[in-house]
Amino acid sequence: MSTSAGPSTTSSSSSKYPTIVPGGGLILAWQLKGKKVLLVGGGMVAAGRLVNVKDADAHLTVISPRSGLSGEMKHRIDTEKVVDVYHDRSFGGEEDLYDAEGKLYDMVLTAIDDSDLSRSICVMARKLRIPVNVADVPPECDFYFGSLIRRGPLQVMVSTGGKGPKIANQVRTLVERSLPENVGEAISRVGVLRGKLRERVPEQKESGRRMRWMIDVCERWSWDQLAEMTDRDMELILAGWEKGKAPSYVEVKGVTKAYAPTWHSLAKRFFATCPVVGYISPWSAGLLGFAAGAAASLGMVAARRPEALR
Ligand SMILES: C[C@@]1(CC(=O)O)c2cc3[nH]c(cc4nc(cc5[nH]c(cc(n2)[C@H]1CCC(=O)O)[C@@](C)(CC(=O)O)[C@@H]5CCC(=O)O)C(CC(=O)O)=C4CCC(=O)O)c(CCC(=O)O)c3CC(=O)O
Ligand SMILES: NC(=O)C1=CN([C@@H]2O[C@H](COP(=O)(O)OP(=O)(O)OC[C@H]3O[C@@H](n4cnc5c(N)ncnc54)[C@H](O)[C@@H]3O)[C@@H](O)[C@H]2O)C=CC1
Repeated sequence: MSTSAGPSTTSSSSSKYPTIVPGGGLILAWQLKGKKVLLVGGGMVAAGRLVNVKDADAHLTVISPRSGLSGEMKHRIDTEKVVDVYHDRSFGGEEDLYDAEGKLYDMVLTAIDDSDLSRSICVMARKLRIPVNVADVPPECDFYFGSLIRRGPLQVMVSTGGKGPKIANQVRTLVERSLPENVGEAISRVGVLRGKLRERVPEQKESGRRMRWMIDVCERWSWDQLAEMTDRDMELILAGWEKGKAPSYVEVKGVTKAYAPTWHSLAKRFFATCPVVGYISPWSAGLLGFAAGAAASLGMVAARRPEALR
């Protein structure tokens, strides 16, 4: 029986479900903590890879002759000491895909200016079933890097599946400009609240209720408000759990405090720019306009004053 989805099979039931669009990559947040990554190369591209994997808490081994290290790589190795194992030499062959304990690396990255060697490292890694990325060579990549935004626990990755890396960079910049400054802090505070909720209500059978309650909190509190949520506020919010209620910001803080301007809200009003086109904030524009108008009026008054009074 054929299951192909042609136009004639588009029924009301199929429109209920997301359309499958083949040809993309699987975008994941790969947990590298406690995993071992091998990076071959020490130029500028290698330095970018280093940041990506160390941001993910990986255990990192670098193989690259010192003579070829970029300034950033030297800094990471010698000053910051974030490279766990550094070999000052060229790649030596398949044995380099095993760590000092004889275990295979969990991931291999190459960023070298030698395409034949890159190709052979890719072949070795694939034979040993280690996921590999050869910078800039799509057929030798089991996964691609993307253009990234990092705000505390928030990570956004833009991928174009290798079609337009510069466009990935441009889309990332656009998204970055539209993100409020405090979104990372809001997420961090929500993370603390979720932890406290799990301590208070650890039972698996409460999972559904826990999730609905957290959804309510996130919908009732703005990101600004979540970013300012103190530990004491959290206790007051959690006190609503037994009543099946997620108290709002006003209920927790009291009306006066809720409407008093916060440092965040004032800074946003005066210094923020329109994220899309980059105009200055309407508040600052208004103030500037008012100041310009006042200055002009003063000038006119001064101009009209009789000579004797000047
Ligand atoms: C497939 C992939 C494999 C991989 O490397 O993982 C790959 C492949 C190739 N890149 C090439 C070129 C450029 N790459 C960049 C920039 C980035 N490239 C990145 C990723 C990827 N690049 C993966 C796909 C990502 C995707 O599309 O979603 C980013 C996102 C992440 C990162 O590398 O960290 C980073 C931006 C980071 C940021 O800004 O945030 C620029 C722009 C610039 O340098 O300013 C140019 C010049 C402009 C241009 O060529 O378009 C070439 C041609 C080489 C040639 O012509 O010789 C190839 C090979 C080919 O296309 O065949
Ligand atoms: N995906 C991306 O965003 C980009 C990727 N690339 C590609 O990435 C690769 C590296 O680029 P860069 O860092 O600019 O190169 P680079 O020329 O600055 O650095 C090459 C590095 O590889 C090391 N190396 C060379 N042979 C080695 C060996 N046998 N064993 C160990 N280390 C060795 C050198 O010591 C040096 O540190 C190039 O192939 C380039 O085409 C370049 C630009 C952007």
